[in-house]
This record gives sequence, C-alpha cells and structure tokens, in this order.
Amino acid sequence: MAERQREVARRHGQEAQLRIAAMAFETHLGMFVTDAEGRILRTNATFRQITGYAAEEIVGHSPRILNSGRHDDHFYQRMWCAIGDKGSWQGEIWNRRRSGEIYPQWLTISAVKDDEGRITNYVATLSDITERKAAEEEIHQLAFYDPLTGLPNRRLLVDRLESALKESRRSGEYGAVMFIDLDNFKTINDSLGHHRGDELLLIIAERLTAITRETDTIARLGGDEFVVMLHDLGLEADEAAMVAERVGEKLLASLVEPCMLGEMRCQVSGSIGITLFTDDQATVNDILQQADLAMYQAKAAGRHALCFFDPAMQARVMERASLEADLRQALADGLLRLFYQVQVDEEGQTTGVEALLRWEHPERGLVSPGVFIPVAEENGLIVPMGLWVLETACRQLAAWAALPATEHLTMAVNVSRDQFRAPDFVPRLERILAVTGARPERLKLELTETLFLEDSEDTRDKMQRLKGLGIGFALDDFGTGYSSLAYLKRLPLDQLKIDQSFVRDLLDDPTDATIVTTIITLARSLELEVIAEGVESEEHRRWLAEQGCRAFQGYLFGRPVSVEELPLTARQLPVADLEAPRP
Ligand SMILES: Nc1nc2c(ncn2[C@@H]2O[C@@H]3COP(=O)(O)O[C@H]4[C@@H](O)[C@H](n5cnc6c(=O)[nH]c(N)nc65)O[C@@H]4COP(=O)(O)O[C@H]3[C@H]2O)c(=O)[nH]1
Repeated sequence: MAERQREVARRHGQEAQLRIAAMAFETHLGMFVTDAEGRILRTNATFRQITGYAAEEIVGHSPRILNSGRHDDHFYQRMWCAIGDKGSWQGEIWNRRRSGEIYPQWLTISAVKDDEGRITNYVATLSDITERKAAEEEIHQLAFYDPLTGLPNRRLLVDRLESALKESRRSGEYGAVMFIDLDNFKTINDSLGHHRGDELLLIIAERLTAITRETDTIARLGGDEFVVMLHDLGLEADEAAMVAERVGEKLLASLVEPCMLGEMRCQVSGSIGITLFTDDQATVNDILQQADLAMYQAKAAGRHALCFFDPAMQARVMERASLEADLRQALADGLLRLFYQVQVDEEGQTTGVEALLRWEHPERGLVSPGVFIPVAEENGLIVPMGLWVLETACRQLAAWAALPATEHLTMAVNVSRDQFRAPDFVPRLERILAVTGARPERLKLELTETLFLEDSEDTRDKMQRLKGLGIGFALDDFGTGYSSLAYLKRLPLDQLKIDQSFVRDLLDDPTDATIVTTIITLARSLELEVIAEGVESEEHRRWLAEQGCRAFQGYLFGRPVSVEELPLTARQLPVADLEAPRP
C-alpha cells in the first residue's frame, strides 16, 4: 500500500515538473530545442511569432534556415567554439524572418549534456531587439549628429579630433582644422525667416560635403558655424599648409555660389580659420580655439577670406601665393633661363652638360629651382615650363651640333613626373626635335624614381617610344627614393645618377661609402652607366674613380653657368677638334 502511494506521489511530481518545464518553455522569449546534430525538435509560440515559422515548417530543419547572410563563417565558428568550450554562447545576431526581413536578435545557445557528459541537445532562447536597436540608433544620432543637417555635431567632432590627434602623434603626419563661419547668414535668417535660413544651412552642408573627402569630418557646431577636419596631410608643415589652403580656397569658392531660397536668389560668403595639428602637445580644445581665432582674423581681414592661426605659416602661405603668381608671369615674360653644368669623363674631358633652370626675378634675384620647381609641380605650371626647357635645350644642342668643337656634347634635361605623365608628352617632344633639328641621340632625359611608383605601364611605353627615337634616360637622385630593382630591370634606362647627398659625405660616412659602391656595382651588373653628381673635390673624384665610376658632375669641374660662361676650353676639347672638323 505504502509502495503504491509512493508511486502515485512520484508520478505527480514528474507531471508537475513537466508542467513547469512546459510553462517555462512558453515564455516571452523565443525558444527552440535541437538534437545533438542541430535538427530542430521543438519551438515555442514566441519563436513562431518572432520568426514567422509554424512548428511544422521548421521542425527537422537546421537553424541555418534562419541565417541572414550578414555574418561570415568566422562568426559562426567562434560561436560554436564558445559552446564547445564553455557550454554556451550569447550575443547579438542578425537573423532572417520567414518573410525575408532581416532583424537583430539577442540569442543564447546552451548545450545540454547527459550524465556521461555527452551533448544530447541544444537549447536556444532569443529575443527580437529591433526596437532596442532603433532606440539606440536614435540616441546615437541625437547625441552625435546635428538634427538639421545630419552632420556630426561638436561632441562627435571632439571625439574624432581626439582620435586624429593620437594618430597624428603616432604617424607624425599633419592634420588641419578649419573653422568656417558664414559672413551674412544673420541677415538672410532675419530677412527671409528661419525656415529659409535652415534651407540655406542644408545647401551649405551639402556643398561642404561634396568638396571634402569621405574620410574628412565636416561638423556643424550650431548656428552658421561649420568645422572641417582634414588628416594625413603629410610630414611637412609647408606641404600640409598648402593642401589645407587649397581645400580652404575650394570651400570659399563653393560658399559664394549663388543659390535659390524659394523665389529669392541669395549669395553668402564665408570666413575660414585654419590651424594645423601634429605630434605636438596641443589639446583638442587648443586646436578648436586656434581655428576659431584664425577665423576671426579672416573676418577682420575683410571676410570671404581664409587665415592661418600661425602667423609664420600665414606669411609662408602668402609668400608662396605671390611666388606662384610671379612664376606664371615669369614664364609669360620670358624671365626663365637655362644654365648648364658640365659632365666629364675619367680624363676630365667634357662629354656633355646638364641643363638647369634659373629664374631671374626682378626683385628676388636669381631664384633657385629648389624653390620654384615644387611650386610649379604643385600648380601644373611644370608642364608648359618643362616644354620651354626642352625646346631651349634642344635649340642649344642643335647649335652645338653645328660646331666641330661641341658637336659631341650631350644634353641632360630634368623632366618632372607630371610633365612626363602628360598624355601628349611624346608627340610634343617629337615636334620639338623636328623644329629645332636637335639629334635625339644627344638628348638624355633625367627622370626620378617617383615616376615609377604608379602606372608603370604607361611610363614604360613612353620610355620605349622615346628610346626608339634614340633618346637616352638617366635615373636622377638614385638611392634617395624607393629604389626597386624590379623596375630598374624592366625600364630602358641608360644611366644611374648617384645623388649628391651620398657623394658629399662618402669620405667620412662609411654608410654613404657603402651605398655608393653598391650603386656602382649594381649599375655595372645591369650594364648601366653611372655618373656621380656633387663632386666637389679631387679626393672625392679619385675615390669614386677607384670604385669604378667613370663619369662625374660637380663644382670641381664647374658650377652651372650660362652658355656663354661654359668652360668649353681648348684644355677640355681634343686639340684636333679645334683645328679641323671631324670626319
Ligand atoms: N652642393 C653641390 N651642388 C651641386 C654640385 N654640382 C651640382 N650641384 C647642384 O645639384 C643640382 C643637380 O641637379 P638635380 O639633382 O637634377 O636637381 C635639380 C632638379 O631636380 C631641379 N631642376 C632644375 N632644373 C630643372 C628643370 O629644368 N626641370 C625640372 N623638372 N627640374 C629641374 O632642381 C634641382 C636643383 O637644381 P639646382 O639648384 O640647379 O642644383 C643642381 C646643381 O646646381 C656640387 O658639386 N655641390
């Protein structure tokens, strides 16, 4: 009797447990149970509500049927590793409802094991977090973005500026912050109403966005104040200032474009304050204040202007702008000159010259190409300027070819990367050769390694076409750039030019000496000529000759001079040449 009572009690207990389990299963969380192989055995009502799958549609299937495709294999591997190691995994996951809609859910998967530790089932619980995500998104949007324009607000700008500062400290690259304030926004707002004012701000936001790169930050701080942050502006302050200035000019130009506000045609202008930042100790607040201050200076300077925070930087940018204007004028007025520096062989005989550009400025005097070539390269003036150089040099070559004493001379001409890249470079040079009558075999183009960094197919093709005409190629400043043996072998080069920075110290600096000997050996193995530039003393010449260098250029033999001053004396020319024309 007692045994029967115990059996009834046990059964009641089991039923109660099953009832509890069944109730627990039917919760507000979606649930499904799979077998050890991952086949779905059971789902609850909430699961069906969330996923849209009826029990009969999904039982027997793998949960993969729910995959959204948004996660890669790696994601699922990590999930299964965690379940294997710790017995469970939980996290956010994007799944797909039966309707095809993709939605975010919070998912927990636990492995169920038997008494011997073997996995018998997996139990998953899931909740739809679409609303929570949307709320999070909205909070994020409100907290970090300007509700009118959708641009980042001050908080996000400060955040990004902090990261940019850290990055800049690490890389040493400059960044810039530009404070933009519209000059006459208040008048428009007051006369046309806030609604039109808002429209104008939206137009401005769009224009600023269109001009800047995707990686730049454009923020609206409120009212008519915008900030543009640029980064990765290079390691040189002057260069960074130039890029920032160019972007600033573009922004100013875009602001003054007229726009329609309703029926009204309106025009605004802006004042821009720029400050550069780098690996110094300035804080985010310092930087924003500097840009703000510079912006007030721009306003004080007459509006529709930009101003740098750093007065020295401002002066340099202005100096550069005036240099640029003068240079354009100089090309038009014929104030450029070619100087020539001799190149000699091992006997000291002049074999040719290098043409070097000079600018005779009415006030500045003789301006060095080191100053104005980078400006010309920056503003594109290098293309017409380079053609003038080539034509002048070729005329000189043709004139020398007519005299027995000078007919053997070669002419090396520097050609900048952008000049060589111009699509019509080859036909233009062909025309110059035809017009001047210069012999292409006497012309040598000095190219720099930057030309070979990109688009090498086009470069090689052009070189081969010119080579076909008889023109030679020297690689200038060899060793200072990105020297890659791969391109040395692929390109039709004739000569490597050892940069003067290595030659200068080779007697004192063993590293430079090793570099120079390596270049000479390399040139020999590639069957290229080699010439050392910047040879200033007999000791240098002797050392280089001992290493196998056969051609030299430098102050020891002559500085760059005008054609009239060239030291083409009897000592350097074969006597026979002076007495009788060559056969
Ligand atoms: N300390 C020292 N310097 C020496 C010695 N021998 C020559 N030099 C200088 O070294 C520079 C050699 O020219 P580069 O490497 O082609 O370097 C040239 C070249 O890259 C560029 N350049 C000059 N003319 C032109 C041109 O017509 N077109 C282009 N694209 N660039 C040019 O400007 C650079 C500087 O030209 P320059 O000021 O004329 O400076 C010249 C020359 O005056 C020496 O013994 N000691």
